[in-house]
Amino acid sequence: MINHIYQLVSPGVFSIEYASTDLADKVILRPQFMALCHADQRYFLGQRSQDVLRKKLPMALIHECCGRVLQDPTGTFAPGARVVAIPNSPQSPDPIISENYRRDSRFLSSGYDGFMREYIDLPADRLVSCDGVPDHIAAITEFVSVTVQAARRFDRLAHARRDRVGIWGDGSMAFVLACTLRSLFPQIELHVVGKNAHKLSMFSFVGATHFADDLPQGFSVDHAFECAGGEGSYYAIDDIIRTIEPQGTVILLGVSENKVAINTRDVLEKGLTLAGSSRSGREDFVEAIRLMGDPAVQNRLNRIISIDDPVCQMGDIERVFRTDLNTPFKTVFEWRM
Ligand SMILES: NC(=O)C1=CN([C@@H]2O[C@H](COP(=O)(O)OP(=O)(O)OC[C@H]3O[C@@H](n4cnc5c(N)ncnc54)[C@H](OP(=O)(O)O)[C@@H]3O)[C@@H](O)[C@H]2O)C=CC1
Ligand SMILES: O=C(CO)[C@H](O)[C@H](O)COP(=O)(O)O
Ligand SMILES: [Zn+2]
Repeated sequence: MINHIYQLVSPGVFSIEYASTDLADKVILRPQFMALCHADQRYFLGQRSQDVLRKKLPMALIHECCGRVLQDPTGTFAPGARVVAIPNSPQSPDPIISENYRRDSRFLSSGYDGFMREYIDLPADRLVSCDGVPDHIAAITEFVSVTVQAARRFDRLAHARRDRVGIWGDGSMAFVLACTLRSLFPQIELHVVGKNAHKLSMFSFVGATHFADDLPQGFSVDHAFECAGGEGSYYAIDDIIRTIEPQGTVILLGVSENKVAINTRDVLEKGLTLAGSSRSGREDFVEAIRLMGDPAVQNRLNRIISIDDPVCQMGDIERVFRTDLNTPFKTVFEWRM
């Protein structure tokens, strides 16, 4: 079968690659709704290093998507089944290391073609049913699964005093993480620390919100999550180290192109645990879909989703990327290519 793959060839420039897709033992999926991630924008805008761009492009972007099954030779899914696609693809089993941290795992849209294609071919275990979750919300399942993975890391690493937990950042990641923590740990008092009044006003379901440059006197948290990313990571991590209680755990989620200086003296003195959390695996997707089945969670996620016009022709691809630059949270669009 000849497939159309819509690749970024250089920053801002897309072109079609015609590739033969093997129908043998893979599920064939028609992508329907997609969502943009900052990682896609960094390629589109040429914000990765020249070396990385040279190695990874041309490449189809997008790793957040849902669609319908066209055919499944394994019999796992019926034709027409609604599913979300897992971009992480482990190449070998490992009883210790999670699939999203394995050296040999491939991530579709970082070195391998992402989901901007006419058809997606994946092994059946890389798809999860999204029945019960509307399409435009199912489109961001990968993003939700990243926060489930972070919550899992937190639960494994953080000591049992979990009265107050801080989330640094007021963007999509912070918002979705707050939703996930609210569902999984309803007893925890969540404190969101951000920079933008409008964005912070969206977090109506957390314990309290604060401006990063105006934290209350004596403010402290037992544990913290960093969801600022970019240049904001440095300031967020520094604030966290200053305000967290001794032996707290810090889960780092923000991606930064540059190395970030860390006040290790205070990390040592307080006995802090710093843990990275990146991407997600099948079990995170399954849990994400379970959480997203809750109407209260759907209502919250709806608040941060902007639906752009469908993508029907090449020029529309660039349009959604440009629209997303002016969208405060998540941009979702229907894929009709
Ligand atoms: N670990 C993983 O697997 C994944 C990581 N990410 C990464 O997570 C990060 C956040 O993503 P997303 O929410 O979509 O990005 P956004 O840029 O939308 O959100 C970040 C927000 O944090 C605010 N901010 C900046 N500095 C600080 C600070 N010092 N304290 C508090 N808030 C601050 C920003 O404000 P302002 O814009 O005004 O500066 C912005 O509103 C990105 O780096 C992204 O690449 C995304 C997906 C998966
Ligand atoms: O968005 C992500 C996962 O949802 C990660 O940030 C993404 O995997 C980073 O990958 P890269 O920077 O190599 O493209
Ligand atoms: Zn992403």
